Parts: sequence; C-alpha cells; structure tokens
Amino acid sequence: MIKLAYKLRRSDFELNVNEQLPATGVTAIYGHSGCGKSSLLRCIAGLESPNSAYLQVNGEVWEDSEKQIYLPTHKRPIGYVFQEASLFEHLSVIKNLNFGATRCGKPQAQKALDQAVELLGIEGLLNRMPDSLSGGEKQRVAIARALAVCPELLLMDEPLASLDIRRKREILPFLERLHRELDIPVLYVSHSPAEVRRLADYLVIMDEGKVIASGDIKTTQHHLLEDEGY
Ligand SMILES: Nc1ncnc2c1ncn2[C@@H]1O[C@H](COP(=O)(O)OP(=O)(O)OP(=O)(O)O)[C@@H](O)[C@H]1O
Repeated sequence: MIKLAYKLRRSDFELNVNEQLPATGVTAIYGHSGCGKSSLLRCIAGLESPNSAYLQVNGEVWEDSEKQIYLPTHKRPIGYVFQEASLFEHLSVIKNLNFGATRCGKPQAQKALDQAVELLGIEGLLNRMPDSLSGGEKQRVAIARALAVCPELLLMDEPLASLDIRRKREILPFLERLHRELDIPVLYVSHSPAEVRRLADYLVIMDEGKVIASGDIKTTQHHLLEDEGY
C-alpha cells in the first residue's frame, strides 16, 4: 500500500491530495495539463517543499511533516523517468546504466542492471553515446537506468510525451513487458487515454490539484476522454 497526503500551495495553484494506492501494478495519474500530476510525482520524490506531507510505502514512512520525518530524495528507493530522457550526454549507455546501479548499492545491483538491459532490449546500444540514439532508444535507456537503481517505486512522468507516434508504438510493448514481468509498483503520469487504457491497473483522475476519482481501471475508465488510439 502507498499512503500519501500532500498539501502544496503556490500563488495560483493548490495541490491537495490524500490517497491510498496499491503497491503493485501500474497506477496512472491522469488529468488535463496543469492539474498537478507532475507536482504530485515531484512531492513523492521529495523534490518539492509541500506545506504538509505524509508518505508511507509498504509500511515504511518516508515523510511525515507532523513528526518531522523526511527521507531526502537521494535516499528514497525510487526510479524516476522524465518526459525527456535525461541521460548524461558525455557518458556511454553502459556508463549511464552503471551510474544507476551505483545508486542501487545492493548485492543484486548487477542482476538488476542485466535484467533492465534485457527487458528494454538495449543490449546492442551499450557502447553508444546518447547523442547517437533516437528519441525512443534514449527513453528506453532512461527507463533501464531507472530500473538499475533497484527501486521500490518507479515514477514515470509522461515518458512517451516527447516522442512521435511511431516511437510511442515502439516503446509501449516494452512498458507492457515491464508491467508483466516486474514486481515494482509504478506511478505513471499521463494525459493520454490510450496509454492509460493499455498500461494501467488503477487510475487516479486529477483536476485542479485534487483527485476527483480513483479506483480500479475497470470501474474508473469511463472518466477517460475519447482517445487517439495508438
Ligand atoms: N516550479 C513551479 N513554480 C510555480 N508554479 C509551478 C511550478 N511547477 C508547476 N507550477 C504550476 O503548478 C500547476 C501544476 O503544474 P504541474 O506541472 O504539476 O501540472 P501537470 O498536470 O503535470 O501538467 P502537464 O500535464 O502540463 O505537465 C500549474 O499551474 C503550473 O503552472
């Protein structure tokens, strides 16, 4: 179970969320642009300074502002994938992945790295430099690097948004594979009904900083807009 409660006030925006999410499968966080999806993910990663915060993942409290508990970002066992693959441009693919594995720091680091390489189908890219990769390949490497951290929670913020439809189609099967074969809960921010339908088990729908509906995908998917169908 992931229990979270955040209040974050900005001059013209307020995030106010209090949810219990499953600690398995893919939970999509869906809503219009500006509704606070990325802010919520950034709170979970410890990258915002909310007015009040509570986060518990699988029984462990990562943050509780009332009790002044705050696990800093670099100590949170999370993998984070952004819209744009944020690879170290001066490092080869394998060195980028090793950087993730260093953060894992557990005996199973090498195994996690090998599994990530295999899952994302990037064996043939390991010695390439990021600037020689296509957008889709870069994003696959970024996802593998996030997995090499051995995360207990994978945060994905519109990982396909910067890709054209062909690249989206190319990556979706890999995401579906992650979903089938990995046992790590994923919080997946998206404003694409097509992606949500294909990937999510659980859905959180946001509007203006609040959750307006949440639940199993079967019972909530009628909230999704018509999709563009890729
Ligand atoms: N660093 C910041 N400083 C001030 N306001 C911000 C900051 N980041 C986001 N906002 C504002 O907070 C609100 C929520 O933004 P957020 O990026 O969380 O929404 P979102 O649902 O992820 O949007 P999108 O789908 O466009 O990425 C918006 O009004 C945005 O302009």
